[in-house]
Amino acid sequence: MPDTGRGGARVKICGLRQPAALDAAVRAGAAYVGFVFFARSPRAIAPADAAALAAQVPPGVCKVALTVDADDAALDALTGAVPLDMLQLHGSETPARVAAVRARYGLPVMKAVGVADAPDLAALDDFAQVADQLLIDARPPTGAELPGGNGLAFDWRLLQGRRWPLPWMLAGGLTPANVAEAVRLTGARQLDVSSGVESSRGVKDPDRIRAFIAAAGVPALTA
Ligand SMILES: O=C(O)c1ccccc1N[C@@H]1O[C@H](COP(=O)(O)O)[C@@H](O)[C@H]1O
Repeated sequence: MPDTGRGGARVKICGLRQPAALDAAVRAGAAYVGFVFFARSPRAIAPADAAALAAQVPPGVCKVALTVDADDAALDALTGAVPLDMLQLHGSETPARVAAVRARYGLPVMKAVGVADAPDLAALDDFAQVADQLLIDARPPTGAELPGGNGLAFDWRLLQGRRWPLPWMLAGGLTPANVAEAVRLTGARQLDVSSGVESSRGVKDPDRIRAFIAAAGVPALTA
């Protein structure tokens, strides 16, 4: 996916379900838009509805499908129904499964890794061997219903001085108010947000989307 070349961090708005929210994200300069295909999520979207939204997305904006431990049958159906540019694996997929998904679908794969303390970072090195991108999220609390999308941040100082030989994205509890500090502490050049741009759980707020992307330093489209 080409760089938009518009400066600031590259932002992914995840969990889009409404045309107005998608439009706000694209116009504000999002580099990625995410659709959640996980039934337990309040942001879950049916493939047919995602396909309709995807048709609104201009070239150059990466359409990402978020899945959680999806098997081949589910991914076959999804990739057959929705025009996608990237798969985000947000469950307990192993490095071997990441490699297999990448080979089977010919799409870039972004693997999410949950982080709560320093030992969690080791998994990033394993996935760096097989994924196209890493997504560094907060590790969900024990017993959490969702493996992500919990609006929970981790200690960003854990990432200081750490680098990986592939693109990576920071996620977990980001908001318009804290994203600049998150970038300052981590050096992240890519950011992913869901809860922090919602007016209520699962409902995206166009004003918050615009505020987040502006706070990440991305200039809005002028036309
Ligand atoms: O958003 C969801 O509902 C979701 C469900 C299952 C796995 C991941 C999910 N979202 C991802 O979680 C992170 C952080 O989200 P938040 O900003 O803290 O709400 C982000 O990568 C989302 O794509």
